Amino acid sequence: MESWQESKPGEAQAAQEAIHQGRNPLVESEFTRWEDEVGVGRIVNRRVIELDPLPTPAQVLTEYPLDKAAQDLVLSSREDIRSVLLGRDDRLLVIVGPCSIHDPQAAVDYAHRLAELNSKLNDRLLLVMRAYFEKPRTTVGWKGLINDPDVDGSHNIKKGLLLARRVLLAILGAGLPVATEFLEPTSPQFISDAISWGAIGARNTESQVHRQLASGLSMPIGFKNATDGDIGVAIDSCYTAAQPHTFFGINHEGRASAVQTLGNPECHLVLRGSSHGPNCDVESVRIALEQARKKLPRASAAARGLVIDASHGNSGKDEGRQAQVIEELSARIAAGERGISGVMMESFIVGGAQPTAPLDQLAYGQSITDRCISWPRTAELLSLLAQAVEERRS
Ligand SMILES: O=C[C@H](O)[C@H](O)COP(=O)(O)O
Ligand SMILES: C=C(OP(=O)(O)O)C(=O)O
Repeated sequence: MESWQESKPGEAQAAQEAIHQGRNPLVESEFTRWEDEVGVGRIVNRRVIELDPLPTPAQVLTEYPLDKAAQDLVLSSREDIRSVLLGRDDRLLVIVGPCSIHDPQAAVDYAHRLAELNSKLNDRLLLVMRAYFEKPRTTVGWKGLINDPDVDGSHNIKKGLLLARRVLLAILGAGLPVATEFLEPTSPQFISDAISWGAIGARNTESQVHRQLASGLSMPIGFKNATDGDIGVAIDSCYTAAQPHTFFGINHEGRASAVQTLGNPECHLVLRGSSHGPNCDVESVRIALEQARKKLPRASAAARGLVIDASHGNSGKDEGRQAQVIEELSARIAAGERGISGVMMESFIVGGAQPTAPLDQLAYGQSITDRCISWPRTAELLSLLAQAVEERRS
């Protein structure tokens, strides 16, 4: 067994308990001894409980590698998404799946249902499964499968990384490309080989760190409008991420590295509504594209079209309203509206959501973050979107 595979359960909890009892857990920890050796123990990491080394990206990718078929699927689907965004493929990009993955078995079950439907709809829809392993929170809350795979605050990130890869391999094995949100700046080294479309979320869209990251990612990236509805920051992101950058990152051996990137010309907007209400109406789409065209090359993905997220601020996180948004978008697409390259839906096996709880107390196939559309309703809505594309063609 590799040293990174040994877990030290409970260390962080023991440290938390020590703090509550008025003791300083740093005194006994390994890194404090190192810091004392170099004479800085009194002044650095005074609020860090533990630095527990993770496996390197190379170790994780070696443990769960993509086989040739999976690699081919990632490559061809990235190219297909690019073609849809550039208007060379008249299908509709549909990013659909749970708000977050907490139960690998339910996620793979969902993937098989979606894959079956995909075989009937893939001449009109380019289906990409949402597999979100990292959740950005408004304040605090469960941060996703990678951060806390046991959903109990034990934060076993090593386990989370390996589990996330197993889920990714299974979804690709079912024949579906995968979409995810990139949140932690170093985590893409562990999973991005399996990803065909990436998002930078509303809470990070103005972050230089995430724009730099997007500039080096190998797939199209959607920047969401900010939570207050600002579209300008997301357009700035598309512009910034298209440029080359040099920044702090890690290499495949996990070593801190100066990362130099080429720039990513495949970034585009995702309209997700805001705390002030939806922004998926005809006029909002027109204005967003007009603004993008002022700042970005006319031929770029971001100037040609955008993705509409039917969830979040566009539905007030209500799955019934989310379904209505998809119905409205279908009607507009069928009527020939241009500029909508794709849509995003939050959907799981069971509709709605349940409060976060230990895994053995959760209902199967239901979200523990945002409310999702049920599988049967999702299947109906996907058929409606496919029909809309057919009508748009004719
Ligand atoms: O998509 C998920 C949530 O909307 C996002 O993570 C924010 O969630 P929160 O406001 O419940 O923290
Ligand atoms: C967090 C998400 O979205 P947003 O960034 O739009 O809130 C999400 O899609 O899971």
